[in-house]
Amino acid sequence: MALILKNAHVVDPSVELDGVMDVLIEDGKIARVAEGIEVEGAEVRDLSGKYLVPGLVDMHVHLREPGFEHKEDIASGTRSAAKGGFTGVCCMPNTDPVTDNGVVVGYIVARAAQVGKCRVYPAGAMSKGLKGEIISEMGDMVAQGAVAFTDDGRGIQDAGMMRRAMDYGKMFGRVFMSHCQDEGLVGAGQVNEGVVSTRLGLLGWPAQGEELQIARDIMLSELTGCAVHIQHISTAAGLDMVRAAKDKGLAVTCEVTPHHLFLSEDDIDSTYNTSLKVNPPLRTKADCEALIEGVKDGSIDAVVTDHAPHAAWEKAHEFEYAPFGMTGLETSFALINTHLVKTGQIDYSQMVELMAVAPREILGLEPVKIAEGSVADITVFDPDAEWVVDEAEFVSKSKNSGFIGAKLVGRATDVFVGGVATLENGEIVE
Ligand SMILES: NC(=O)N[C@@H](CC(=O)O)C(=O)O
Ligand SMILES: [Zn+2]
Ligand SMILES: [Zn+2]
Repeated sequence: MALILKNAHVVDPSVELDGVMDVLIEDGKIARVAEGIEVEGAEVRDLSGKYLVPGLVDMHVHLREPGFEHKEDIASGTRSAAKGGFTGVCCMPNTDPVTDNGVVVGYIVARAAQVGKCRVYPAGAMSKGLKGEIISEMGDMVAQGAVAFTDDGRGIQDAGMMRRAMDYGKMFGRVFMSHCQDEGLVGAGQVNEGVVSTRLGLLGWPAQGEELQIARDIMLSELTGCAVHIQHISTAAGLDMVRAAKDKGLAVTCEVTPHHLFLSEDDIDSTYNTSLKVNPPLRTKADCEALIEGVKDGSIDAVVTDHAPHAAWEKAHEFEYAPFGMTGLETSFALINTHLVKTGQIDYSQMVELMAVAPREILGLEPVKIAEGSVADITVFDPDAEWVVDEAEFVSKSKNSGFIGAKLVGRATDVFVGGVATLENGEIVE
């Protein structure tokens, strides 16, 4: 059936759209974008005052299935994504069993098709068991639908092994996403190494522990010709290395999380809130400012959440023993809207680049455009909705957000995946 989305402010930089317009959806695709569309018998939804953009994609999410369903599963994680305004997520392979072969990738794809509230693009491990020793079954995983390779949660420690994985894997034309952490240097580091680690008496996780591998992987991208994407970048100097790589014309991209943009080590105080324990750690205010500059000038390609759910009982430990990670799917858009768009630092075109266009490009997915013929993956949001982050409202199974209590502006109201509504007036469509 035909559906007309009326009077929304449509923003899509990939087709230079920025104005109030109607969008006609037929058979899961966008059939027309114009003013004043009328079609006999079509369902009409008035979206006056809302924005309509290409469906947001979060290219760094932990859905935890198979293996850690007490933290999250494909059903709950994709519902959390829909609630946050996403039409697709790329899920990380640190599952149990590890997503390092075609059978596990095939399981995730099949399960997502059954219970998913958004598209799920699995990332396969680079190494078997995330051990950094033996190359995973990359071709097998690509055949089953893997869109990228990463050992996220860890990084391959040996440069020669990383080089071989890239040399082998590049024939599949998929991006290598790198979690940059030199384990020798980082050791049991808990928080950014500096004043705060000293004051709180916690082991330091130095910036250089990340930057060493950013430098290494940029060099390996140059050596092998393999595309590299730096995950959850957190330091000013690391970002400068990515800038230099881009200036050189290398196939290097990077992503940042809202928590590395808007929270710093200073937020970890004597309450030792374990939700603020993340990998890489929250850095200095100066790093946050440098990362925001990177978002503004385009040297950071994508905003991701690194949605890393953990059960309350797992986080309810001494800081040292709590696992790393915070959730993010349900606050990401609103945080970017509140802190970057509403403050005039970026506009909605840039936001769409960061949260919809670039993630698809980096993962080699079919582009989504608000234009005739495109698949109708669409996010609609109210740019002015005011709300307070309340853990009781989270759809995710886990509540380990670092933003509980934050006053935010902007919320997804409607989401369509292939023309089918997954979120309507802010409620998940069952
Ligand atoms: N980011 C985190 O703090 N944790 C992630 C792992 C990861 O993204 O490296 C997790 O799987 O919990
Ligand atoms: Zn990681
Ligand atoms: Zn991660």
